[in-house]
Amino acid sequence: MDGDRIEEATLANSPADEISHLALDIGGSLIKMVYFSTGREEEQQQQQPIGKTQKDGRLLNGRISFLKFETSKINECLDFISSKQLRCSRGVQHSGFPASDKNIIKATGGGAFKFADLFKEKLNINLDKVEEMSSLVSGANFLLKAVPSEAFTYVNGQRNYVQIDHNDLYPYLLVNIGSGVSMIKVDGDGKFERVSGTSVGGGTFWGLGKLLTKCKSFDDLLEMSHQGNNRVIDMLVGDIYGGVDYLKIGLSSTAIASSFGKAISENKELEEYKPEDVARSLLRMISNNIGQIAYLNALRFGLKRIFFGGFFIRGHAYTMDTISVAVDFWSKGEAKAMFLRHEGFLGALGAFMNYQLVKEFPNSNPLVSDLTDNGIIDCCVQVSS
Ligand SMILES: Nc1ncnc2c1ncn2[C@@H]1O[C@H](COP(=O)(O)OP(=O)(O)O)[C@@H](O)[C@H]1O
Ligand SMILES: CC(C)(COP(=O)(O)O)[C@@H](O)C(=O)NCCC(=O)O
Repeated sequence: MDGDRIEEATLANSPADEISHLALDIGGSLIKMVYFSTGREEEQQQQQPIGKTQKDGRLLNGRISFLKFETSKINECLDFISSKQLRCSRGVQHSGFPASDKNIIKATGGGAFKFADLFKEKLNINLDKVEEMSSLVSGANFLLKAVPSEAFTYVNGQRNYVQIDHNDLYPYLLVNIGSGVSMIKVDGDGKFERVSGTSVGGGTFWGLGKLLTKCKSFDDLLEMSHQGNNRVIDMLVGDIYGGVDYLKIGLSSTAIASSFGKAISENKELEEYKPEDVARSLLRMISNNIGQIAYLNALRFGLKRIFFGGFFIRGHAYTMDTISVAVDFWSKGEAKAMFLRHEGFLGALGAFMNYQLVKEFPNSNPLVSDLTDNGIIDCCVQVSS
């Protein structure tokens, strides 16, 4: 985590950067940050759109940076913002953004409430709260419409990018797997309803996994799960049915009949299992469960497309595979699980969109890689003259 932060901080501290607008999604586990920075004035003048007057403002080139911190280490986030303050206030004049934006940050997630006083006390910054579900939806809608190849399916270890027809995007189910899980039926821009949720989410995987395997980081837990074999601990249909399928109810002998079920019949202690196998069973149990609940909600509202976001996924092959298989299995191939390249930043991006700055991404494919960690994309924003 520290490594992520430092690497990005170095990039973001480039002297050419002038941060003007910053938005936060302060969740139960992670703080996601999105900020817009411009180059220096002379650099800007060399770039095409700057100074190009539009009817309602002018276009400004810049980049959007994505960064995350652990919520339990919020001081790192405060220090980062504090280190940007001077630059930020110079940038405000420089870029032509209204000076009144200087001490206000758009923020969403529970931490926008929980830490509002801390931001005021330590940084003299007011958090302008943006509702969490609405941020997730505007972040997802924006990405699905503005970023080519944002969404993809994951089948048999293969990513297939989905071209989204803007006129045929709605309705869809957005499943955000953060600490807990929210399921939102999205019918349009600003038109949505949170239809379900479950407390068995990313926090459960990380929390239980940490207790059971003693691993030190989330990435270690994921890596362990990658190495493990869930059949060691999960009770399979074949374990119960003497190695044969139970085809009458559509279950193959290799299907999981009972997650962690073998731990009872084998009467072993935790120490006798490999942590890798425990991590694998846990990941499979939680991903399966979320996939199934998501499918049931899609069925409830007749939705064919389910987009999964949230930092739990982390672009992890086995997680995406399990969720895809669960959706495919329960829907008998009717519904499709889709994933997003900016999976973890939906809320932060949605809060950022609330500034109503972003006009366009100038490149046809501005994303060179996934944003499961930190990163930067070029963009062009419109500011009032
Ligand atoms: N570096 C990390 N540290 C902690 N959790 C992580 C990390 N990377 C991914 N995760 C997973 O992401 C979940 C948090 O997802 P996120 O979308 O940020 O939700 P929240 O808004 O609740 O913080 C964690 O519960 C964990 O499962
Ligand atoms: C309360 C929350 C919206 C907070 O969002 P998060 O920080 O987990 O991303 C989320 O944890 C949630 O939807 N939990 C599930 C609660 C339930 O429906 O049972």
